[in-house]
Amino acid sequence: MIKLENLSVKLPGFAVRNVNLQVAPGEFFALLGPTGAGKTVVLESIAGLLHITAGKVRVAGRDMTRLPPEKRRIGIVYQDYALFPHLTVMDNICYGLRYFNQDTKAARQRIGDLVDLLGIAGIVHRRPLHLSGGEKQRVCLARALSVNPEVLLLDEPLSALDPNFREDIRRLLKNLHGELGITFMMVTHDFNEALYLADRIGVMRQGRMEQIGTTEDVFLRPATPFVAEFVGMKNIFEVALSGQQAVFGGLNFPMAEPGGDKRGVLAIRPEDIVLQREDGFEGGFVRYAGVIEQIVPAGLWHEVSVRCQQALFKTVIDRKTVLSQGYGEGDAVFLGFDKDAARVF
Ligand SMILES: Nc1ncnc2c1ncn2[C@@H]1O[C@H](COP(=O)(O)OP(=O)(O)OP(=O)(O)O)[C@@H](O)[C@H]1O
Repeated sequence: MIKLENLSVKLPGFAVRNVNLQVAPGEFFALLGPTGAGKTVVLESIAGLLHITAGKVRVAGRDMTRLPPEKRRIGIVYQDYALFPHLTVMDNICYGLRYFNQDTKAARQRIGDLVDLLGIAGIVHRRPLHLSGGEKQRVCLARALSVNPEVLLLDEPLSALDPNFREDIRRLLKNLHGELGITFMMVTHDFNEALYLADRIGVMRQGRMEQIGTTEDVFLRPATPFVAEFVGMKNIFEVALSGQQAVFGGLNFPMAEPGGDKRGVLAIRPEDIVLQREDGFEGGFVRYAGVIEQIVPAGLWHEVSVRCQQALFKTVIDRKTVLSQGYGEGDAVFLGFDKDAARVF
């Protein structure tokens, strides 16, 4: 449905380079990456709001690269609402109809349905000023969907909302996507949001696409150390590969296949690490002896740092286990993890 072919956009001081991406009809695709990676630039290029320097944007097989925004049938929703304060909610929602040349009876009927679907029938005569963040975002969704778009682009639609509304709108987005069956593409910083909503994910870094895959793929099998760190693999060690061993900080990690003689990176997620008083790990587990260096309580979980030789591992252990085991700083422990949970790049 959305196809980007070598998309390049040059801006003063920043460039998006050679982005290739295909989003299937009806798919929910999330674009992730740190601040300034170029996610919004990609979204605005698809919407026709930025000039594309090279490459192509196709939507539903049609070349949109040089089409003005109003000819693209693409809706866009921003985090900061951008509603007109002097217009009523209904006039805000209908504003796009004129812009897109779609002010027809059928469109007004569709908007009636949307207003019901989004649960905002009670506020259509109000002005945006005193609406809650959640209500404003519902109005923005109605406005973007009023023109019956083929694609809905969402630029961090949840990030300005307080946590209660965020949950609400997150669920609403999931239902809307299921109900409308159109293609959604959403920019977010938040991996959990993407895990909940998206079928597939693209991770951007410095204007380039670093990895595209299913949410599970990116989460469990990050392709680069950057993505590994981004998706929360907080244990990232530089390793020297020697035959089937990855050597780091005085420890050996046995690899499934020889890695050749070079340097690499080993990454493992804190929640994949288990602590025990005794070395009772099953086969297939890699285990190291270590000493607890720090315990930081964090609600139901404690962040426990364990030094094994020169390597410092970050783990998260549930509070109950920490208490029942009586773990304290300075305690000798064994740390283990399933070999398959670690990634070596
Ligand atoms: N219209 C523009 N003109 C010039 N520079 C721009 C324009 N839009 C974005 N940029 C620059 O492009 C870079 C990438 O911005 P972009 O907003 O795409 O990042 P992002 O990945 O969406 O980040 P964030 O998560 O903070 O929103 C930034 O350095 C930004 O200042």
